[in-house]
Amino acid sequence: MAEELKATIKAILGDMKAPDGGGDVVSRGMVSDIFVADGKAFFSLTVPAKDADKFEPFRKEAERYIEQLDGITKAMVALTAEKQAGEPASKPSPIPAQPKSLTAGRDAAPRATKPGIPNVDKIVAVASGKGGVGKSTTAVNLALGFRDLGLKVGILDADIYGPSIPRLLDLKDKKPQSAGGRLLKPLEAYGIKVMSIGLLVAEETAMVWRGPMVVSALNQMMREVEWGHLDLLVVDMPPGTGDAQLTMAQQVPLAGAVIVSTPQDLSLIDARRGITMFQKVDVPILGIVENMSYFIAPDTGARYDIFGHGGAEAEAAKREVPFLGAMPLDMHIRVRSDEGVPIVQAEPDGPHAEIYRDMASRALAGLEMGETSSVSPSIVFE
Ligand SMILES: Nc1ncnc2c1ncn2[C@@H]1O[C@H](COP(=O)(O)OP(=O)(O)OP(=O)(O)O)[C@@H](O)[C@H]1O
Repeated sequence: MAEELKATIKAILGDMKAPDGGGDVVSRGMVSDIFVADGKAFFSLTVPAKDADKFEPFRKEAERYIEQLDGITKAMVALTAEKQAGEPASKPSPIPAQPKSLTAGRDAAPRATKPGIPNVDKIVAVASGKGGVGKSTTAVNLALGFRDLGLKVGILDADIYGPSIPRLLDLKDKKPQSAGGRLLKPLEAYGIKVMSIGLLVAEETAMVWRGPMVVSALNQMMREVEWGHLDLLVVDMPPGTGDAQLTMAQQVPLAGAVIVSTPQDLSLIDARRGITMFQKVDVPILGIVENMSYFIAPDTGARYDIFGHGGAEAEAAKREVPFLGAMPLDMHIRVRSDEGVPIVQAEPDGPHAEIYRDMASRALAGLEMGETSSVSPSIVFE
């Protein structure tokens, strides 16, 4: 059934007139693998960056046609723009009317070829070179830290290999509702808007996705969710530096990335790969977080550097990227996470919440929003 549908979709695309006047998109190899599951069809169209606008109506039309097929309830087609080899890096376009704090500096160039999300000022990835280092725990607590700094925050769980944000925010059994048309209402927890790939697609299904499919789904999730105005959208990335992660780093309009590592050598080697991956695609590294950095014995208060504390800080210095801070290994953090109330929410006056807020404000400084955030941060449009 899925194979037949894929063939039909290809035939439909092959018959559609390409808006740039070239041959059809199928024979030009612009269509990624088509993935059909649960009545949903996903794929991406890789188009030259300069023609992305021209292809937008084509994308929508393709979705409309595909959604009319028996056996398909929803089509998700994403445009991905690929820079040609030798093509100059996108020039920061003259955009004098743009808000200064949101477009100035490093991220202006890479974002120019990637359409942003309406109403979402900045997208920040939280990533790790390997799994299990506490990336999701860091992502939710940082998001709450940003909230405490006065920002309007959303979190998007893009960890296809193990979406854990719904569990961490006690939203496991909730389903996002339709907001009319194609739009979905995000869920909400502790004052932040939440969407997770795990709320939409069965985990086993997403596991087998390749990079372009993840990006298709992700782009769709970012754009077809009624986020409202957000200062920051935190994206919890899948761990690792493989195909899916690279494609995401390349194609999601990221303003910056936070890398989470433990102090162990092995984790640091992977963190290094993560830094290189983002740097290669011109996404600024906002900093490294050293998680499970040390352990304070609850009975004696003695400190133990179980994994050899300090590795991430040294690595940050070596790579000339900011160090955002060290989070101890602490039972409270895990217990609160398991309860669905992250530590920043559960113990706002405790030492961990303070460290997370401190990390959030350092990351914010890296985003060049610092000057508007010192008292009661709000994004100022000039
Ligand atoms: N600083 C910490 N102290 C104690 N436990 C922690 C800390 N950080 C994370 N944990 C615990 O470690 C486990 C893994 O954390 P988490 O799910 O955030 O990692 P991850 O890197 O996102 O993993 P995955 O790669 O599986 O998505 C969880 O049980 C979490 O509660």
